[in-house]
Amino acid sequence: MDAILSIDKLHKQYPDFELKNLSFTLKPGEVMGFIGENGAGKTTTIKALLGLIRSEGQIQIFGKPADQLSVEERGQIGIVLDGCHFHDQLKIPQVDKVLAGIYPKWDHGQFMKLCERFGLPLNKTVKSFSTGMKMKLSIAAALSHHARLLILDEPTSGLDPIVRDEILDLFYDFIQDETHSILFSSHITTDIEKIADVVTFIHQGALQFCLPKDVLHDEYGIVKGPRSQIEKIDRDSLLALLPQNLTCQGLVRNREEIRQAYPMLSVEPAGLEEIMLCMVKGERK
Ligand SMILES: Nc1ncnc2c1ncn2[C@@H]1O[C@H](COP(=O)(O)OP(=O)(O)OP(=O)(O)O)[C@@H](O)[C@H]1O
Repeated sequence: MDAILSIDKLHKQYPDFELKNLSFTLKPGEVMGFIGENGAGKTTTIKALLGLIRSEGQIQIFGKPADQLSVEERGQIGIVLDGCHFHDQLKIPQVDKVLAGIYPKWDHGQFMKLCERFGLPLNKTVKSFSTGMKMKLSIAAALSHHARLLILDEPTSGLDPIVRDEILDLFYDFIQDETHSILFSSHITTDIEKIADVVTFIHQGALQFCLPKDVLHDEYGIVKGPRSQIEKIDRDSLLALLPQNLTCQGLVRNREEIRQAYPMLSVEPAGLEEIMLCMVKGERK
């Protein structure tokens, strides 16, 4: 199956930050959760792959170099970036008109339906919208031009759990067409756990892993116990070690094997938050 999005050795240098030759592939029908600590380089990656900043490396979208996409192909990318990018003085009917002029396949009916579903007022300017309302407007727009690929930078931040859940349902509906894909950056690991098929984790501009969520869920584990015991785990299995008061927490890639080999240690499944915490704050093995 051809990738809908692939990046190969994506590199960007800022004075105090380097995106270090990032490579990953997103297939049709997949949702990729893109995670990393503040400043890890998620927005930089997204901006680079949308051509909003200069970068080095290969970026292919719909099987073509990203800078060679036609207007129609560009219109098949739905984008939600951090913050709201609509003019403050516009009201929803005007936003509708502006976007109809930009996207060849703009769907007025779908946009109005989503605005109504999100409870967005038609008679108020964007300026008066709350953070959550602005985010809902951006999401309604991204879902209203028959996109095949959604690129979403923190689309659920600023939203309450009920609206987040509703939006995740919309993304879930979007992905039911197996030619559609989503790249979804977020700090809200529970959202990623709910919706992602694949998790890509970057730390300080470098790729740590790009793995199916099921592998993380079924195989990774958190080991708790005295440091002296955890340090005996072989280097191939133990990915990171996080001292905690008198005990220690270790991240392992093969939970069941470790459970059998070290019956005196507590070994539990690892959530995404624990994985991130161990890999960012822990000692790397
Ligand atoms: N235009 C710029 N000039 C210089 N440095 C920049 C620029 N844009 C981003 N950076 C730096 O690049 C690094 C990565 O920033 P980026 O916004 O990609 O991180 P992030 O993972 O999206 O973080 P967050 O989760 O906080 O949004 C940061 O250290 C930031 O200061």
